[in-house]
Amino acid sequence: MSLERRNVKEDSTHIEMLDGKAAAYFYGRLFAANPRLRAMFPPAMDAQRDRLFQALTKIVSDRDGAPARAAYFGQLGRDHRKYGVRAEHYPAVGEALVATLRRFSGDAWTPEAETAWTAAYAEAARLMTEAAEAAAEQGPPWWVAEVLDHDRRGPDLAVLTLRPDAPLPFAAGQYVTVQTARWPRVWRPYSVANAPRADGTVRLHVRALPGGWVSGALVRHTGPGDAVLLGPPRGGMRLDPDSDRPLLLVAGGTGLAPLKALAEQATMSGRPREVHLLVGARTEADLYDLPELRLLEAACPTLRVVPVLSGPPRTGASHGALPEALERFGGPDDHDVYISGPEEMIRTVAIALRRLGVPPDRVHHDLLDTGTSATGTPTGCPVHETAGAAASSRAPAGQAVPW
Ligand SMILES: NC(=O)C1=CN([C@@H]2O[C@H](COP(=O)(O)OP(=O)(O)OC[C@H]3O[C@@H](n4cnc5c(N)ncnc54)[C@H](O)[C@@H]3O)[C@@H](O)[C@H]2O)C=CC1
Repeated sequence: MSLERRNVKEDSTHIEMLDGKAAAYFYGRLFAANPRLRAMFPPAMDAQRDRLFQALTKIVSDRDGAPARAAYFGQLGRDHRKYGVRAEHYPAVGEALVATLRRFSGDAWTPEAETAWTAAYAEAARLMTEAAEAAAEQGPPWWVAEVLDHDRRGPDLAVLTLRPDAPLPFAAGQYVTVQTARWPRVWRPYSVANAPRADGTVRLHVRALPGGWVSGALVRHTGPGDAVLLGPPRGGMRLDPDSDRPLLLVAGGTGLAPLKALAEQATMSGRPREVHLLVGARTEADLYDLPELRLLEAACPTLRVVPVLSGPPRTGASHGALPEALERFGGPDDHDVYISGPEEMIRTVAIALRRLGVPPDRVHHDLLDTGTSATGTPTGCPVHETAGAAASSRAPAGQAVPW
């Protein structure tokens, strides 16, 4: 480890112990010196502190070396395009950052530390700027999409069909971020619930969360003819094109969205794969997409859809928790497995799969984007592009709001 990086790492230990005062100071100073930057941020700044410190941690992280930092800050730079961030904004942020560290590091702040932090920030800013410039040559920072259909499937759940104003290239299993007119500058990730279609439309499964700004707006205050913004597709929870193993897809709630896209792709391709889709829900009423899944099943001889109810039993549905249903499924060890749903469910299902002898490299889920493995241990992988999807309530590392 270089002297410079050791210096920033020692300081970061100090930073982690600070409360929200440092973040408040950072943003106060940034906006006081550069009032126009305030317009890039959402009205409420509550979530900013965690994201700022997450990014700071990545600046000092040496565990995975330069390639991991390049991947993280490259993705961050690409994501920041949709906020209107440009190269000339970076020095202002760097100045506010160093001023904050100087103010809050006490005696630990030395001229060497300042040099080290300045160099580390410059590296991060360069990686972000270069990645943003490269991405600008490939596509727009966002797409405007018209809502074609808004299908309310429950008091807090809607399936939206959107038509982007220009082709939106994505792979089954990926997610997009969404902004609504009601909440300017607030982006939330949702998985695309279909494989790419000839008409270019995308579907989203949205559950309105208590206090959820974007999810509430999409479920309750959006209708046909409205427009939303979509950020560039992201995430690596895709099918392995070289694998012809059968697929086991384990979905909980609206975590169904990316797995339905994978099921469509796997069964509709020229070389259809055998697919078992376990759909976990509490009650029959929560099986919000079952009629469509049955239609898909009828059209695809290699697809089998198995509802698994954790609440009251129902005819034609398996009963119990998803890990128990896996035990009954029998022999998933020769499958490629994809899991999507609440974080705790992903963890318990991943543990059950390990018990059943499924090799970990055949198990794909979306927790790696948040830097946590399914068994709760840190993965050390800041932006893991081989297993990424999105959740209505969780934003993958460092990509929801600027800085
Ligand atoms: N909307 C989207 O595009 C996507 C959403 N997600 C995530 O999927 C989740 C869906 O939430 P809800 O629809 O409210 O689902 P939910 O909380 O109602 O759970 C649905 C089902 O998942 C299973 N489950 C839940 N917790 C479990 C646990 N601890 N152990 C075992 N099984 C469990 C049960 O079968 C339950 O009936 C959210 O966390 C969301 O962030 C993930 C990917 C995409």
